[in-house]
Amino acid sequence: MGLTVRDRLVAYRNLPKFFSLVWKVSPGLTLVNILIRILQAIIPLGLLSVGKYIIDEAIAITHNRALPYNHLWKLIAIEFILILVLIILGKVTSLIDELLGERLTNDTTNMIMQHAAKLDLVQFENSQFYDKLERARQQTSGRAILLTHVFSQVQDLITITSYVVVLVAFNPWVIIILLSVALPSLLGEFYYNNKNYALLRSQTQARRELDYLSLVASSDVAAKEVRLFDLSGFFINKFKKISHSLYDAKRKFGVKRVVVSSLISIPGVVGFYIVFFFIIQRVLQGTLTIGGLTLLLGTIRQLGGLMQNSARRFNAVAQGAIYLTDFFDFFKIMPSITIPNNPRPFPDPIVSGFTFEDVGFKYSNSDKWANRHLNFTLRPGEKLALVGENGAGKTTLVKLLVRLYDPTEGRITLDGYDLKEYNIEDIRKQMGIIFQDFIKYQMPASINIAIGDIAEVDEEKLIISAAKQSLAHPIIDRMPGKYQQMLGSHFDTGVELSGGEWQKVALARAYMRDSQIVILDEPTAALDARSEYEVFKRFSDITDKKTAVLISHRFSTVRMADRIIVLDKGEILEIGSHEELLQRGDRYAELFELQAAGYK
Ligand SMILES: Nc1ncnc2c1ncn2[C@@H]1O[C@H](COP(=O)(O)OP(=O)(O)OP(=O)(O)O)[C@@H](O)[C@H]1O
Repeated sequence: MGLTVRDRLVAYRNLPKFFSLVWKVSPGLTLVNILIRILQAIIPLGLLSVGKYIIDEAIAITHNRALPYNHLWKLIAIEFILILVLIILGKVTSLIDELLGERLTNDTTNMIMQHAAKLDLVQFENSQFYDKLERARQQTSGRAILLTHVFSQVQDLITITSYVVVLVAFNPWVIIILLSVALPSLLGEFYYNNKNYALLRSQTQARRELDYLSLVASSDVAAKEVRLFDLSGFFINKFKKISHSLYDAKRKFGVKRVVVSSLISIPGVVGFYIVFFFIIQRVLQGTLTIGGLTLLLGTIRQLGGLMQNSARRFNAVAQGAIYLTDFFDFFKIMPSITIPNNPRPFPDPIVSGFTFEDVGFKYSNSDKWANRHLNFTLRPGEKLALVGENGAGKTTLVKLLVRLYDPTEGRITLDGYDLKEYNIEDIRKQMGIIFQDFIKYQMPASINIAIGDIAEVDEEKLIISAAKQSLAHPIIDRMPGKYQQMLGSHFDTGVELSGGEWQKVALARAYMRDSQIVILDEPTAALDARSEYEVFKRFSDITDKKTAVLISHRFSTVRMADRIIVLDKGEILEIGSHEELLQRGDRYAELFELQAAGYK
């Protein structure tokens, strides 16, 4: 799909906003850039004019040897200075463009990070939102290039105007003829740039596939499987097939473009010679000097080049500006989970607990209820375990509890008041939570633990104590860099941990803050049986007074909980203590027996 004229104009409407963004990034650099560009825009006409006088003066001297040379030397000196200034200004503008571009990139990336942090998980699960975020993020370098394009375009338009003024002053017909003969070539430029853009856009998906193939074939992510399953030939062939078809499309388009644009440039050349003939006649009649001739010819030649460049850039600016729509739209997205104006103070201690009142939840991208008809109370100090098959809704329930989502129906109360009446930051401060898909930060061990309460990142004692509680301490203590040891394999000095070792490190995060509630969503799946037993033994000792929610598939762990909720297809099937549920002889008992039988 190409850009219509309308699309282009709409994209151009983003430019004032873009410009005010650039201005905010650095008023000083922007102003200097504009001033220098204006100078650079008018110097070329100055140079052509000085050239005219130099030639006229030199010819006058050849006709009359008695004339002094002073004037000629002065003109040559002026030209020398102008050229030097132009060269220096060109270098200064590249530097300013680069500096401003880098600051723009940094500031906009910062803005995106800050805004993204304010938004809810709900938004991240919406594919349109995600695409917008991705494009806004990926276009950072594009915005720096756009900056240079816009400034250069304005500069060239000023130069073009100065040339047009000179030609109109000589004879308005010159400009009328030149513009009409140049039109096919300019329109051709527009047309083919547009087509080129459409071609590139239509290849985006395929190019992404190429990136993906080269990633899986040559990165560490899939190295193990690629070798064991001997996949490299398969990936390389797939890569070749796609890349060849992209190359073919590009070659066909490129050849056609060269042929057609060569043909349509003929009228421009013819027009130039018509004008040339007209100007020469004036010289022969003696109404135009040789200097005047070179000024006019120089102006016309440069004008042609400038107009071609501007036409090309017009499209490039439109293409860059169209991505700004994604960028600005991204900042219009507002979080749906909001903080009330006068939030209730978080109870300390919690008195009656969290109550789910017929709570149901559907993910925005799904018609299925992930949780439905949840009715129960999580009492203060209680250890509650959630069990159920994959996809039963355990993690979703926990996400509702910490207000990563709001219920689609029903409500959750804390000490009798809707969770929405509390400050979301207070709620999260009171929760030590580790999810099954915790992040392995490619950072030092101490930071990996301090993630649980990043304000305490410099509190080494606290970090070590958290590590001791989660059994991570012996692992970290063995490493050469101890708590400053870089973890993961992305950086040179990094040490990779086993799955279970990572879990112990991540688990320490839950112990970093003195929260009233601790939530462990299958944080022990990669631990060996002894470690899991020890982790939970310690966990229940340490969290004696704390409220805890635990998700696990291991019944040896689950049975330690005060109460167990068995979830099935998002709904509560059973609720009770281990003994009660065993006595009922229903699903829990069945699953427990099944697992116990496996160990017999
Ligand atoms: N981000 C999401 N978008 C859409 N649907 C989701 C999303 N996350 C989970 N679901 C769906 O919601 C249902 C409940 O998922 P949930 O992750 O709560 O299950 P779970 O009991 O924790 O499973 P597991 O034991 O596999 O971790 C599943 O059917 C799942 O497909």
